[in-house]
Amino acid sequence: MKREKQIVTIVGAGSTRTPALIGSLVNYKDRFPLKKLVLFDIDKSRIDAQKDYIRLVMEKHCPDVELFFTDDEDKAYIDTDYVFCQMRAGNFEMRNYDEKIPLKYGLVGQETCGPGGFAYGMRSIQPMIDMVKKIREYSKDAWILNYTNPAAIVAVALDKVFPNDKKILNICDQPYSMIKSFAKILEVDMYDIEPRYFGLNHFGWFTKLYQSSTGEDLIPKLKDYLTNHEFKPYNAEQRDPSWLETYKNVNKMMKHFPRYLPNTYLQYYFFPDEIAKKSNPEYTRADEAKAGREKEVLDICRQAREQNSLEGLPLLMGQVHGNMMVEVAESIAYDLKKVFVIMARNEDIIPNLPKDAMVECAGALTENGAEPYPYGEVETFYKGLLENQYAYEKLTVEACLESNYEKAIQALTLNRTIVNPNKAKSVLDDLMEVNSEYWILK
Ligand SMILES: NC(=O)c1ccc[n+]([C@@H]2O[C@H](COP(=O)([O-])OP(=O)(O)OC[C@H]3O[C@@H](n4cnc5c(N)ncnc54)[C@H](O)[C@@H]3O)[C@@H](O)[C@H]2O)c1
Ligand SMILES: O=P(O)(O)OC[C@H]1O[C@H](O[C@H]2[C@H](O)[C@@H](O)[C@@H](O)O[C@@H]2CO)[C@H](O)[C@@H](O)[C@@H]1O
Ligand SMILES: [Mn+2]
Repeated sequence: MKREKQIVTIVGAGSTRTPALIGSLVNYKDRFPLKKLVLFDIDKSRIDAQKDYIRLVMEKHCPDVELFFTDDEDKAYIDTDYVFCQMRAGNFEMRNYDEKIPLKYGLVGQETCGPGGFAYGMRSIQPMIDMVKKIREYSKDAWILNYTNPAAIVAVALDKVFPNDKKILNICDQPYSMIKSFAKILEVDMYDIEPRYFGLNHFGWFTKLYQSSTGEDLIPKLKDYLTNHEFKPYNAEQRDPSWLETYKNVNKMMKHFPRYLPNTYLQYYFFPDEIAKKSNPEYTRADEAKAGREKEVLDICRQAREQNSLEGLPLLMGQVHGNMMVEVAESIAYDLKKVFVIMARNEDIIPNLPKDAMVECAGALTENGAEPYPYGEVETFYKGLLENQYAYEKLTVEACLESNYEKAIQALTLNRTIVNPNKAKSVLDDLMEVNSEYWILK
């Protein structure tokens, strides 16, 4: 059956992940055909840097698709069907502070976890609320597929502000990326694996990995492998050193807690002191990503602009970020009911956790959006961890929406990477100073 063509708007299109996302759209052009692609970013210079490369790629592979670049939010969402959102409020300049300021206090310096994730969450909430309002002015029925981090905090905030909007889906590509890595280890097709998972975003565990073709749960085999071998991502050869270290820590976490397979991000909550001590306060992941992905992509785009052709240049191809986003949209658009790890309001998915938590779990994506699979009660250890982390998330959102300093200190003290209220205060005061353009607390 011929598939209806879609209009897609990318928000935060100046991200250097965009060319690879375009690569995924090209790759999937028959499965998720486009009528129009809108690339929107508030920073025109970020779009301009990549515009010619993107235009040339689209002209070559999808010449019938209308392409529209804009920095005007009133033009970005007109009659759109899918919004792929990947904005970073404050860009890499602010990511740099998120990662480096906590290290001054011996705390984890990470963009989505700990004090850095808190500061980033506080920056993301308001622009994300503004974005949803703007989208609904122009496209009442558009699906909003959100990647913007910290997705855990953004998801709670959007659910609080827009509780009845059924077309907002928050997603993370880390479970997808881990499944891809598991599949490589087990020598099976990643699309033949159907996961079961519970937790919060960047704070969860795989409990089952069913092989659809045989019905076998592959978790025992994988646990056996990870007991004896270092865990490496599927694309270890292309990964920066900090990511390889992150994957290795899954082996360490499993030594202590072998029950389930942990998401890599749990390393920051189980080993905060070791990780902070090992970090270089002068060179964090932001520097690594800038020197790696950002430089590589911007160099290719500059060459395309200078020669006005793609000659000698690669088609940047999304392996995870882009592929997952397009597969998610495809499953919704054509009611494919494919199973992903998604975020959803808990209600009764995990009956012994708060109903209003935005849990991460397996679910089918249908034309009505996510249909999360009920998980059941979680055991005491996990319940304790999750309630604590959710209390941190909820207080962060409240601190932001109410400009409430006391709630911010409470949130940071609850965060397992901080714990000490004196440290919470010191790091909060520093973060507040550099973020004054984005958020204030009283
Ligand atoms: N959920 C996930 O698993 C996942 C995976 C990868 C990336 N991400 C997130 O995707 C986003 C992009 O990451 P990046 O490292 O490529 O970022 P980046 O800093 O390279 O690019 C982000 C872009 O967003 C733009 N922007 C900022 N505020 C905006 C607004 N209000 N409206 C429109 N555009 C705006 C910036 O100008 C910039 O060009 C981040 O939030 C990142 O954390 C999430
Ligand atoms: O440090 P970065 O900017 O390279 O990546 C941070 C993100 O990491 C996870 O996602 C992906 C990433 O998008 C992709 O490019 C690739 O490197 O694989 C990662 C997953 O292994 C994470 O899920 C995101 O939330 C982070 O933003
Ligand atoms: Mn993520």
